[in-house]
Amino acid sequence: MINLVYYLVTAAMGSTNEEIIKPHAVLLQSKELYKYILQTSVYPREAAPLKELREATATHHMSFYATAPDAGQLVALLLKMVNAKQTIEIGVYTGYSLLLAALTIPDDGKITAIDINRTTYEMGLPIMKKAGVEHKINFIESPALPVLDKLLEDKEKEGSIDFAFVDADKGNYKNYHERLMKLIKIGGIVVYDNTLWGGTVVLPEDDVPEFEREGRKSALEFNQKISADPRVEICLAPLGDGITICRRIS
Ligand SMILES: C[S@@+](CC[C@H](N)C(=O)[O-])C[C@H]1O[C@@H](n2cnc3c(N)ncnc32)[C@H](O)[C@@H]1O
Ligand SMILES: O=c1cc(-c2ccc(O)cc2)oc2c(O)c(O)ccc12
Repeated sequence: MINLVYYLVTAAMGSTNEEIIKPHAVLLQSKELYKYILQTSVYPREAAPLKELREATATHHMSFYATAPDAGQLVALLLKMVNAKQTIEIGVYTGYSLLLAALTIPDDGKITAIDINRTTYEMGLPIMKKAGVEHKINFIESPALPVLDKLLEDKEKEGSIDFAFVDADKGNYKNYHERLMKLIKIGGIVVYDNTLWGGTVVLPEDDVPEFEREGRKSALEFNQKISADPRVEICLAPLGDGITICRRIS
């Protein structure tokens, strides 16, 4: 609801896309500081197709879903640092993080992209086609868990994935993590989005609006689980809505 209110207010104010600061993307001291980061180091380096997709998504009623561009920039850096070729994307929406990965991995790289909603993926698809990266994308319209389980039926898939980005139903992050710990190779990276859930993880439950409580509970449980998991090295980076970077070490 807060996101719907934010959408209606910014739409009514006639804000341009670059002025919009999403509630879930403001964990910093001030909106000005966030704006400064976007304007000095993120937007000037954002690839043209990504900017086009971000702007095309801005008028959609769920535009707050799109991965924050500053978090996206770090994800692209990580993809490059591990030379990611085989990747998984859980939660596509219109495809900001998907296109980012598709633009970053090499031409013979592959992304298994999973979402229950093909319609929103198809909003971004013409931009992905125009960018010449569609051949790297295998979009699967399905809940993600059975797709991961199916991949794991093939023993050869174990340890075959270099990188995964998870940005779907928050209550399933723990289940995705268990599957991904088998699919990702040792040294590979998994990034989870929204792990600070708009900063609500540090608020007493009573101070959190009802509609934000489930997401907050999922984030709290997931953050504890991942912190205690010896199979990964982790970093919870306060970018966007909080992204947890995990490197599989065993
Ligand atoms: C926050 S959006 C993803 C945003 C995307 N990463 C981007 O950069 O635009 C979450 C997506 O997860 C999808 N989703 C929700 N539950 C899912 C599930 N069980 N399996 C796969 N996708 C799911 C929704 O349809 C939605 O498109
Ligand atoms: O406000 C949201 C909600 C979600 C969300 C909720 C339930 C699902 O099954 C999937 C996604 O995701 C969000 C998100 O990823 C984000 O960056 C901001 C807000 C929300």
